[in-house]
Amino acid sequence: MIRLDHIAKSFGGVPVLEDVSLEIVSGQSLAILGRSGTGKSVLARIALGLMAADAGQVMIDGAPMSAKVRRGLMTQTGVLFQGAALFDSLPVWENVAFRLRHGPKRVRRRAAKDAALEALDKVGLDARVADLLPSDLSGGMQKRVGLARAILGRPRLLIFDEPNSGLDPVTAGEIDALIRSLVTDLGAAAMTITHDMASIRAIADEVFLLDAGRARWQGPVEDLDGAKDPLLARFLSR
Ligand SMILES: Nc1ncnc2c1ncn2[C@@H]1O[C@H](COP(=O)(O)OP(=O)(O)OP(=O)(O)O)[C@@H](O)[C@H]1O
Repeated sequence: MIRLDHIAKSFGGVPVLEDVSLEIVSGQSLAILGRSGTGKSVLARIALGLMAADAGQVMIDGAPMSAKVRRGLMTQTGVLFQGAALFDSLPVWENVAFRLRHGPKRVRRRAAKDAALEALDKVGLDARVADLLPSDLSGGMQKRVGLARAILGRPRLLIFDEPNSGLDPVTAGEIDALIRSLVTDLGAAAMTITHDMASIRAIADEVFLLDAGRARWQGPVEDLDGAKDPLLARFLSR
């Protein structure tokens, strides 16, 4: 579904990504692991076409990224950023249906609300939550709302940037399990940025350890424990 070939990106002459190649096929869940500031979010933005790479290419369904490909990708992508990034002044259902109400193809209020209720149901929230404001909800419920917004319209690509930040371990585990089941249900390609090894084991099929602008270790999640890489070992021992 998405392939990154030899991506490089610098800021002010300082290289962040030097040579990154990866591929996520539909139905596959890839976790990007790496120390703070290694360029994981930059990589996600380049994958989405929100930031241009200095070198290398992003391919979507075999076609190189272009303005047209990016527009198509936007309608088929669900994103959950750090924090749930909800609009405080809008009720939950309008947050979930935001894309339908404000996108290029506007959907009527009733239909948008129905779509929001269906997405909320998929993330385990009942209709009573729909008319509340985000500030009325717990952190875990807010993440669920963010997930409902991400899966609305059955996207083919899902990007999660630290979906568990700020949650207690039990709630984080519930969100991980939910993410895994949503990705499987949608058959989407998923990229999750996280530092959390428990999360990686729950969510990922494949793991990509980014360090010094390159893949330091890359492989199936089952191979993590046998891996000899010292940096990976430090993540695993946390
Ligand atoms: N638009 C930008 N302009 C200048 N520098 C940037 C920009 N975006 C990112 N950077 C720099 O690129 C580096 C990588 O940032 P990025 O946010 O991708 O790291 P990260 O791995 O996601 O970190 P964290 O785990 O802390 O979220 C940082 O040094 C950051 O300051």
